[in-house]
Amino acid sequence: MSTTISVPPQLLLERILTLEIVRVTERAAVSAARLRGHGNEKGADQAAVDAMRRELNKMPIEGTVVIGEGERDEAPMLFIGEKVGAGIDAGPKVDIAVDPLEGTTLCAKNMPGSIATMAMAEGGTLLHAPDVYMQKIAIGPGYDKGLIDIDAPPEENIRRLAQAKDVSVHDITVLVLDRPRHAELIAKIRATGAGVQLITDGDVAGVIHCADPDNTGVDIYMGTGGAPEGVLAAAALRCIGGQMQCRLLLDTYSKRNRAESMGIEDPNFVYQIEDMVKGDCLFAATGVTDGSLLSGVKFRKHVIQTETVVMRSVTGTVRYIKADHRQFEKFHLD
Ligand SMILES: O=P(O)(O)OC[C@H]1O[C@](O)(COP(=O)(O)O)[C@@H](O)[C@@H]1O
Repeated sequence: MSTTISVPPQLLLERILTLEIVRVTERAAVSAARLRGHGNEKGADQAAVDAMRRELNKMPIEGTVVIGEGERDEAPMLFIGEKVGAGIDAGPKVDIAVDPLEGTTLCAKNMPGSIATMAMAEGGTLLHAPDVYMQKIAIGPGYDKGLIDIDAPPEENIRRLAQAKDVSVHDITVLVLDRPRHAELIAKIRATGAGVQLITDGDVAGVIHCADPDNTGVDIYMGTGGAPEGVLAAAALRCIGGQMQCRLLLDTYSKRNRAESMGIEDPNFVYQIEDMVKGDCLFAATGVTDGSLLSGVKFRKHVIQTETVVMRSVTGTVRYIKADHRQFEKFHLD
């Protein structure tokens, strides 16, 4: 899979940062994994946040968190606007999107699919979005631009996708978050004859699954999830290819006000990937619990094992990094 998006040279990130962000998600994943199955969502999230913040603050960057967590669910945060990195003049000005523990419930219950994830882009190029809900639709690479339309009925998007793939609608699988708010959407999808794959949490990985339907069996993502997760998923698709359209759900005056203060003028704007991630970007995710995208952290005798996927948009390179961490006491101490 590759991307054809061209980026002006001034918006290119130094490629050495690719490995640096792997360290960040690895540390967050290991810290959260120590609390897998403890039923303590906030504790696991806090552990991931603290580890991620520590690692980010070692990086040679002048970073601003533009996608953080906490406004919506009061989880411990790397808050929107927080400055991270080794400091002023330490390196390039970058925008950072984080979800230190994506799938807090999955981790607390030790269920498949929780990850530690982040994206980085040149300063001013990532969408500054409030922590509200976002309507999303996504497919993988290789289709004509505009094939999907967030405003078209689900039946229409499924029909168009089936036609483009030259398969029956019965062969299409739609990934949807299992939520009461999606009952009507799910009924409409099933009425077409297409299949629905439900996930209990974790729609960053959910959207990424659309990029590789031959291996994941997922053709399209539909539904409403978190806006931070939407921007992170857009960063991943910017690297691996695909199409995504999103709309923030700004259904109250205070949400619209908050969005406006972040520079969002049109509350109904439909964001394409390039509107959410304008320049070169890096994306990384490390498995916390085992999942279909990544293996979870393994605590072995004298070694901690992690698996991370890291992507760079300007080259479209996708690396899977399996790491053995031998000085594991460092995960506690630094
Ligand atoms: O659980 P809600 O409120 O429906 O929100 C959906 C969002 O929650 C998640 O499933 C998990 O998010 P958390 O890790 O913050 O719990 C996301 O992947 C998704 O975008």
